[in-house]
Amino acid sequence: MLTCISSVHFPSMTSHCITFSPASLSRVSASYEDIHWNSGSDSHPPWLRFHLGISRWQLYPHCDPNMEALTQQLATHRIISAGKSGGTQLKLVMSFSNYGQAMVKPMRQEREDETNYNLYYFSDFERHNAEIAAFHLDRILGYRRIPPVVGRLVDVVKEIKDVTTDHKLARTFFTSPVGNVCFYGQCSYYCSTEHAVCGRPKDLEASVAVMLPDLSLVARRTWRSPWRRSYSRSKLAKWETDPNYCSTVKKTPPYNKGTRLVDFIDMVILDFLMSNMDRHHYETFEKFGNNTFLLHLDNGRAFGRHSKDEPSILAPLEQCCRIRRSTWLRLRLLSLPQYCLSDVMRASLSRDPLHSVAPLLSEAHLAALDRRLKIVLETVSRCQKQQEEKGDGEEVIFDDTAYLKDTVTPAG
Ligand SMILES: Nc1ncnc2c1ncn2[C@@H]1O[C@H](COP(=O)(O)OP(=O)(O)OP(=O)(O)O)[C@@H](O)[C@H]1O
Ligand SMILES: [Mn+2]
Repeated sequence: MLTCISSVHFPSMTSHCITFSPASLSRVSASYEDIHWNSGSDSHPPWLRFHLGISRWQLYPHCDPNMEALTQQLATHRIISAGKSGGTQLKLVMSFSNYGQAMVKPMRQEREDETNYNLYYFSDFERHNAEIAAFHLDRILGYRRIPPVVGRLVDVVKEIKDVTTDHKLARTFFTSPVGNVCFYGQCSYYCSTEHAVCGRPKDLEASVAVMLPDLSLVARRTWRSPWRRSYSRSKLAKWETDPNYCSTVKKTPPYNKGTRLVDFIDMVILDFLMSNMDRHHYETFEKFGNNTFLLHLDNGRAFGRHSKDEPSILAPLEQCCRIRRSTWLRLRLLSLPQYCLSDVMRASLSRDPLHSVAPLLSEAHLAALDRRLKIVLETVSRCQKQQEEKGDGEEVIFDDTAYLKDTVTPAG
């Protein structure tokens, strides 16, 4: 029986933490007045402070003093241009007058629509609310590996059509029979008149994600997921048929050293909770080498179904039987009635600007989070029992204390 107290009040999610400037910086500022060339500098726009605050361990610190300003910018700042971006489905890159940029995904389906059962995971639509909810969930899990995302009502005429420099995009605008302004853009999936996205009559809900530093400045490495699905209607992937698949992965670099395997399992847990089957790749920042966190980009296909769980997403946890201690402790905390995951998510999501239009996740999706969290914890218990019986000395709970120490920063 799941017991959540839905009236629990949580401390402000964006409450600022007391931060300390290192002594060396104070000495520098004695000769250069008040200029601090770090992520905390008030002279920098929020997006630049976000870029400067990215570390080897996380995208932004716990209790980030910049988060309020950053999300405020994404939600309200004037959009001065909009253009096509990469990827297979419709999305736009928008620019702000302070040189900041954002990745924008438009609303494609109603919040309560469940993904059609006859659609394969690789043909599913991307959902703007999934991108927003994924950011909140990733933060609540204590990962901080998804770039901040907010919801926004975009005026498709003033903020896209009138400012776009992309003529091909501009040519796809039209007015629907009921007078709504629509467009379909250019991409390989669902970019046609039949799949146009439409304003009401001009307002369109969208997710707005802060852009990571440009690839020419901060290169990223893309890694193929060892548990990638086949992306075929008929073929199975190796991990789906080989119960010993993980023993090979455990011996294969970079999964054979450091925290890479448990970092991957962290991502798997996030994906199982939000039912995202579309994690074919993940990325890391190249300059940090192999010893760094994994970016959880592209969450648009999460939260498609609340009535059914997808156990195959948990296969890596099931097959490898390993989880980092800090994640396991966090999950146990979030399963307690006082810190119930669905309650924390509801409270967190209610701070998003689009919450006033409609809750970002329906109650059915929130309830699914609690149900799935229980399944993750049960899987870990089963693993522990199996290991005890085997007695081969392999630990299910990975002691990450040594690595955690590295993540403690003055601002975090
Ligand atoms: N916030 C961001 N800042 C910078 N780049 C991003 C951001 N989010 C995503 N990207 C990049 O843009 C690419 C395309 O985005 P995304 O994966 O969401 O689109 P997609 O249409 O689902 O693509 P695909 O079909 O390849 O999965 C990503 O692979 C990633 O490298
Ligand atoms: Mn994708």
